[in-house]
Amino acid sequence: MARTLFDKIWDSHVVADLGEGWSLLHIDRVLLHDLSGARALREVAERGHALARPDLVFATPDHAVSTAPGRTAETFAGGAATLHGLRQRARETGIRLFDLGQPGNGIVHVMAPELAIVLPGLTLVCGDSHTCTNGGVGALAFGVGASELTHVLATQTLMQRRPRNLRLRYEGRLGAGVTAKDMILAAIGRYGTAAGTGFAVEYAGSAVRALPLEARLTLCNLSIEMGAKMGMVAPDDTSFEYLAGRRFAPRGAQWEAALAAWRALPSDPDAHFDVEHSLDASAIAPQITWGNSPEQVVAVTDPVPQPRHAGDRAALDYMGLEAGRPIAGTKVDWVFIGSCTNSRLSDLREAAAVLGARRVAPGVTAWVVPGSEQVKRDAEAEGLHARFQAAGFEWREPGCSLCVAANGETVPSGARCVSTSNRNFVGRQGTGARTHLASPAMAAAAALTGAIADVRSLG
Ligand SMILES: CC(C)[C@H](C(=O)O)[C@@H](O)C(=O)O
Ligand code: SF4
Repeated sequence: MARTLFDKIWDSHVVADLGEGWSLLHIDRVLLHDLSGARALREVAERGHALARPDLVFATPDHAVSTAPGRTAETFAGGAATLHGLRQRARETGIRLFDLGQPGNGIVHVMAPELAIVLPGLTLVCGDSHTCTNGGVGALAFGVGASELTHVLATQTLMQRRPRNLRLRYEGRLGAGVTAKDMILAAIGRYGTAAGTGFAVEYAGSAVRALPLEARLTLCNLSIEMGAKMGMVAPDDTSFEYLAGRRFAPRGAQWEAALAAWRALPSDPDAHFDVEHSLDASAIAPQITWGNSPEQVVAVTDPVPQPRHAGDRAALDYMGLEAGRPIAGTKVDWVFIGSCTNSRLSDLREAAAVLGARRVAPGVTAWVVPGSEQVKRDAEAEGLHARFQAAGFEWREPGCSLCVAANGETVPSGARCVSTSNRNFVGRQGTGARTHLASPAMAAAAALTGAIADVRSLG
């Protein structure tokens, strides 16, 4: 029977059929971050279990660490005990920990593809909702809760209910200045934050095939913002070229064998999807959110929409926006380029390309927080840090930082921030902070003009 990419990965990982749609799955890789990961390791130890496969577990501190230049574990005092706990458990259990300052350290969903910890056809979990990012290489990757993570660490298996298949196609060519971030924000704007609930989403179509690997990670990153725990892109030569030679990628004959298996993964031409959506990629303009949900999003050329219900009115009020006025031109106080959505080398290159020789507008605080130690080193090797600094940006150490403000770094109350992250909830970047989600190019345009601006009009 014809099967989807999702079906193939799921079916090959079923250890036991538990009935009523539930299966016990084998889990190939486990990622741990400082918050949920440290807690899960402690829980496993307290219950007297050993880790089933410490060699398949990879940890990195990212959420509760300072990103100030020269930071140590102690710079953010609130995260120090957690990090020390993670270090100790890593030593005791023998799992790999990529510590601050080491290659491999970084936001968990940035370092996993970067090191080829995640590979096509694998199952991967992490106690973090944006684990779906990793589906961009053609893996089945999803976030799990605390008790599920403990179960995986102790058994290398997990009970899951089989989701249904949803395919989202993007056909046509993206316009200049339009990115994967705009593609996924446009979809969430059109279909809503519940559209993917209960589904594994496959992103497909000519515009997705044309995306570089890092852009596919951005696309999959916001799957959870559409309600889907899992988002994926079928592996192809773009994926294989990206993964080849990376630290944990197979080599030699194993690489050849893996390639043969990976080439059989894409959905069969006549595979059945329970729901199908299609978007015209050429019609997508740069997107910017206006409210407190990722579905509250417009094209930057549009006005702030009229409220349709009390939730919209509350969002307009919180965001300090007036319906009917153009969103472009809205004054901005902060710009954040970072997060597991948009902090990879290609994101930083896109933002730097917009800067040219211009400077950040007076009164705007602008940060670049590279997604990983490797991204930071690569960006510095090609001089991107110098370009950002010359323009007036702060160049920082890797971590989640202003995406979630769990490390003491916050946008001040009432301040307006254009952010390349994925969540614009009330207080997400700090109490009273106002977040507008956008692409790195759009963030750079906002930094230069001191206002929400259409990157295409900057020249
Ligand atoms: C802290 C963590 C569990 C959380 C998540 O699950 O996504 C965070 O990464 C976020 O983005 O809100
Ligand atoms: S960068 Fe943001 S979204 Fe990604 S894992 Fe960190 S806190 Fe979560």
